[in-house]
Amino acid sequence: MGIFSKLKQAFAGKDDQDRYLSGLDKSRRSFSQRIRNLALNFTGVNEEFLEELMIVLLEADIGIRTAEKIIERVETRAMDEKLKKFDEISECLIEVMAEMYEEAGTCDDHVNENGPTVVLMVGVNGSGKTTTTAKLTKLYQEQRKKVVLAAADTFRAGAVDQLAMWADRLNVPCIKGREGGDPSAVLVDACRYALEEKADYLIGDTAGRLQNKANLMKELEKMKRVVGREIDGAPHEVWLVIDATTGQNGISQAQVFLETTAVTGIILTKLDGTAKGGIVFAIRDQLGLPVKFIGLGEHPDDLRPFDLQSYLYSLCEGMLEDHD
Ligand SMILES: Nc1nc2c(ncn2[C@@H]2O[C@H](COP(=O)(O)OP(=O)(O)OP(=O)(O)O)[C@@H](O)[C@H]2O)c(=O)[nH]1
Repeated sequence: MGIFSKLKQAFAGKDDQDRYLSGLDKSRRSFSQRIRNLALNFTGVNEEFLEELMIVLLEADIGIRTAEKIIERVETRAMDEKLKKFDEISECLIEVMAEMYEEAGTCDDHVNENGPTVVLMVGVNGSGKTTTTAKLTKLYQEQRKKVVLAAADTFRAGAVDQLAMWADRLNVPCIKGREGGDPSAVLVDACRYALEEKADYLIGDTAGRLQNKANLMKELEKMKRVVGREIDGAPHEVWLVIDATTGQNGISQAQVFLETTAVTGIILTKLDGTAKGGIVFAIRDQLGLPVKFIGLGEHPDDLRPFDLQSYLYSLCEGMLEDHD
């Protein structure tokens, strides 16, 4: 059975089919269509074809480094296995993309078995941190977990109110400080509250100032230090939120965070708002971190755990037209 059929079969058994398909609609239309257009002038895996394929990969924001590796492998495999038909090359392309993502390794969740799991949300302003914190809360609530929120973005006017409003809607407690106050103090209060209430998760929404790397580092380090003092092993997760629509620029900004603090996973938001869904590969390769969750829309339940098979199927479905 070819990889298309395998993906289709696996996808049929997944829970989030509609969300994945609609969230990746723009990317699918663009990527699959462009790949299929390559069939029009296809005469074999030659220099011209590989150049055109490279352009399609770059247009999908896969990133130059990853795109070059993909091209190299597709070329080698096509030669070794004497692939001649366009469909065979398409299958080979998907196979290589899947392998490249998987080879980068997986990363286990870090769950605190002895008390609240502390998650810090970091990332630049506007990347979707606050909304994602709310969506994550909803996801954990669906798993019957008890969540406490900490509005540790005391820097941006309105951020505390924004999170508090979500907390109200979702009916979870939200520990707040005053605007301009010390975010670490908010986190300490929140840790104590979460322990007292025997919460399963404490999610801290932090500020995303990037103007000064040294300050950002100092602030993040302080936050990590104080939560570690309150709860063993905290923070258990530090998730970096990246806006998919910002492309390579978003990845460069993300790199600044990686240089300042130990991040354990990526949350990629607004994937529904871009046709360049290949950014998942660039992130995996350039940042060396797994994508944990993806944002596929503005509704509270549009944050889904990242699943490679669902993602690949939803990105490439148009290429399968002639397959069952
Ligand atoms: N379409 C879409 N919109 C999203 C997604 N995630 C977040 N947004 C929107 O992005 C905008 C910014 O989100 P916020 O959560 O306010 O961003 P933020 O990072 O908290 O911003 P700061 O508080 O300034 O750091 C909001 O309008 C959200 O509704 C997503 O997955 N898809």
